[in-house]
Amino acid sequence: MSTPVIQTDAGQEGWEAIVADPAGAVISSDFDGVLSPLVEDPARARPVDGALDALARLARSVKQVAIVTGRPALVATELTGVTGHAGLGSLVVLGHYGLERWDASTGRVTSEPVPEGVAVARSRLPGLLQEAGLSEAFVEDKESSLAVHTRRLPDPVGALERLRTPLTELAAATELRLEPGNLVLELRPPGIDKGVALRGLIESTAAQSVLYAGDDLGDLAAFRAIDEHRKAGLRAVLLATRSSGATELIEAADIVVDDPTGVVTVLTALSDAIAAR
Ligand SMILES: O=P(O)(O)OC[C@H]1O[C@H](O[C@H]2O[C@H](CO)[C@@H](O)[C@H](O)[C@H]2O)[C@H](O)[C@@H](O)[C@@H]1O
Repeated sequence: MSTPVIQTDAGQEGWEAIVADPAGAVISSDFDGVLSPLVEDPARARPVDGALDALARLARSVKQVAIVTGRPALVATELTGVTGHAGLGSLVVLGHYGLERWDASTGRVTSEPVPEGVAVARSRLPGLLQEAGLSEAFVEDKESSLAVHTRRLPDPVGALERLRTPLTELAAATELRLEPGNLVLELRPPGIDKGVALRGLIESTAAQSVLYAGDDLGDLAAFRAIDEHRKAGLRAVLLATRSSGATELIEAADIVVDDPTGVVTVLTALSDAIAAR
């Protein structure tokens, strides 16, 4: 399989560094929109064919493979089906934007405490949605955070805009942070994001190189954290899918693919290149 189109010199250097020294590399990916296509019902998201096998093949030679997601870690492990998947015995899932960590080697989750503001926001949310005339919006209660989805409403974009101000106010009142995503606005604890998660992963593994794949606004923090580490010598590949149409992320990427199937193609090309070195 041929090398994908790498649009930047930094990305090319990152690719070559991973291939030359896979034992120093971390391969990390978001779930929704990257390993799984976006679907109407979040409970029905599943990885595309070949995604887990592509990660498992890389896991044979790299330092660490990780999934970094806004989903709770155990929800992500269930939806991805990674538990017991051949070759993924050392996988790490950083859930809730890094608030939680699941290790395949132990099957255990470690977690930070949930701030009280989440319970307050949970109790106020139904009234807020009713006042906005959007009681039908789907609230995904993730225990440590609350995601308000508009994908299944008649005017998803208009509904999202109507909710932005009241949810921003609710976030401020409950000392939470409002995270925008693809037809979703999420109230989540402050002090965590995928940038913090990536920094922790890079530092704890002493990674020399990293590939990170994302699709949505929440992945920008990961891209920025990796960019900062690049200044200190880290080699990296930033891979984006067009699933969420997040222009800023797509423009910052070294490799852009249309969808999760494209991600599988890139990951497979990377392990082919490692095997051929
Ligand atoms: O950063 P992520 O791990 O990608 O989390 C972002 C949100 O992902 C999920 O929502 C997105 O995927 C859903 C299933 O395909 C889709 O219905 C929704 O419109 C997308 O925004 C997840 O359900 C949310 O909790 C995350 O905030």
